[in-house]
Amino acid sequence: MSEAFDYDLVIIGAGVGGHGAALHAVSSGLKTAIVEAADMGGTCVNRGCIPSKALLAASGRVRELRDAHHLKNLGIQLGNVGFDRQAIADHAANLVSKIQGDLTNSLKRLGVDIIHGWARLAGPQKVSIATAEGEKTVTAKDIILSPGSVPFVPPGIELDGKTVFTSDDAIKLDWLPNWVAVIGSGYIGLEFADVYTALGSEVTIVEALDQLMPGFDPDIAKLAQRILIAPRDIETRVGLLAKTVKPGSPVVIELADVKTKEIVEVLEVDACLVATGRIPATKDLGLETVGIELDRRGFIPVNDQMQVLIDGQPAPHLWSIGDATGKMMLAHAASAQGIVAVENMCDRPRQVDYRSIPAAAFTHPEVSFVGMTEPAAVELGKAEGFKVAVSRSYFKGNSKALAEGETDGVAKVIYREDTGEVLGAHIIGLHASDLIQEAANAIAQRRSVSDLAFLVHTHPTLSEVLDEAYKRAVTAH
Ligand SMILES: Cc1cc2nc3c(=O)[nH]c(=O)nc-3n(C[C@H](O)[C@H](O)[C@H](O)COP(=O)(O)OP(=O)(O)OC[C@H]3O[C@@H](n4cnc5c(N)ncnc54)[C@H](O)[C@@H]3O)c2cc1C
Ligand SMILES: NC(=O)c1ccc[n+]([C@@H]2O[C@H](COP(=O)([O-])OP(=O)(O)OC[C@H]3O[C@@H](n4cnc5c(N)ncnc54)[C@H](O)[C@@H]3O)[C@@H](O)[C@H]2O)c1
Repeated sequence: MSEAFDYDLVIIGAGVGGHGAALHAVSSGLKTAIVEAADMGGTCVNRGCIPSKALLAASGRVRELRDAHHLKNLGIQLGNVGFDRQAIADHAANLVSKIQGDLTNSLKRLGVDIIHGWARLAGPQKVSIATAEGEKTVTAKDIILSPGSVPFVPPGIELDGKTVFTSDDAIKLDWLPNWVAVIGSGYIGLEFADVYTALGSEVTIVEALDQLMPGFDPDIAKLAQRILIAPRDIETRVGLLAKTVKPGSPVVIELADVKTKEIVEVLEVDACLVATGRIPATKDLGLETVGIELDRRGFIPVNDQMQVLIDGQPAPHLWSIGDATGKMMLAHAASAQGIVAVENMCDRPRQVDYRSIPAAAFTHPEVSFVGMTEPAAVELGKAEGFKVAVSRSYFKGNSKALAEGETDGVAKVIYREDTGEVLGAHIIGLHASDLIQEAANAIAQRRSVSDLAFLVHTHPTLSEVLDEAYKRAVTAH
């Protein structure tokens, strides 16, 4: 370590991004401190991935065990299936404290100094921290800003945390409204609509854009509507903006036409989950002390090496990772960015390959993807002069899916027609979140369908759905 500094590395924010960076820094021999103002583990562990997946696991079982038709086809009969809302909520809360404890201990065990308090940059290579014991200043050769994000609540929407709330409160599952409006059909909207309908609530999804799940490949979004929305107690309002939401009993929601801005409908519901995206937590970080200007949407500008950009140029020894950079608001992306930042500060050049980072919505069944959507690939093909081809294979032709009686779903592989290079893969169906990893690894290595079609997959497994898509791509040409 350089004698001139207190630490080799100080990380601001102990979310999944900061944690991933800290572990990698220690394994690279760096003396490291991490500063956390609130809960160790940040959004993912306390209010995000972990509790939401616990709720989805429990509610998913309820859905499955109440599906008498499906069970009958497997030869199973069950009586009444009940559940205890509070016990499901406790399952999520207990998991949060276990994983928060494990994460904190992993840092302590490795000798990372954990400092509790609010950190601000205090000039180059200097951080001041407001702790319970007073202001503390530390110096570091390198600094990573990993402050994460918070829910975005559009103007006109009033929260009370009880009847109108964001995911921060929804994960507590304090009560089960009979009728809940979900504003936004992104990941959070979809996952909570899955939880609520499984536990017996009626849901109305309001989406401002002109299709549901606008972030997903259009084919997959269309199929998701057939599988995840149409057969359930879900109504949809698409192309309508939730202009005002007033808490109370009932919650009153004014829906406006996106184009004319006229109020076209008023909903009166028991509760409203606001799932309209997240914004970076970049206020009061002392960014001005080193001259960082946030981008138009408030994110910290970075390059693919995760260096902070000041006037378009990389600032020495200053890095940023995670949701605050606005690249991909996913836990594993934050952690991957942290590892890349540490590699670069140790003079081992590396950059983040966003095209190979997969994503999944943990609905029942799951939706996952990696790389480009078909429209994005076609756009790139036009710019770079290649044709795009698509291959699909269906869960209904897969022996394992048939054995499970879970045959809804498709895998879609998007590739370059000339070289066969896989550009994107999209899956909806049983265990899609696990299945996508194979395609992610293939994209990371820029592999071609003609090569992937020769890999041997275990029979009978769901992994054969992707295998079949690769084989169909090869026989199509
Ligand atoms: C409901 C929900 C479900 C999700 N599910 C998934 C999922 O299944 N899979 C997935 O990949 N992603 C999921 N995400 C997204 C994931 O949670 C985020 O991408 C991830 O948490 C980002 O990590 P981060 O380290 O950038 O920031 P965060 O986790 O937000 O952590 C930042 C930390 O920095 C601290 N901090 C901020 N400013 C300061 C300061 N000045 N001084 C000290 N500390 C500070 C904050 O208190 C916070 O603890 C979900 C998100 C939500 C809301
Ligand atoms: N499984 C996962 O990986 C997972 C799960 C949950 C959250 N997350 C992360 O958290 C982030 C936030 O999730 P999210 O679902 O809130 O955001 P999102 O950006 O995925 O979706 C928000 C949706 O709300 C719509 N919207 C915005 N304002 C509206 C209004 N006034 N009326 C109607 N519709 C409106 C938008 O058009 C958009 O479709 C995501 O970026 C995601 O990366 C990931």
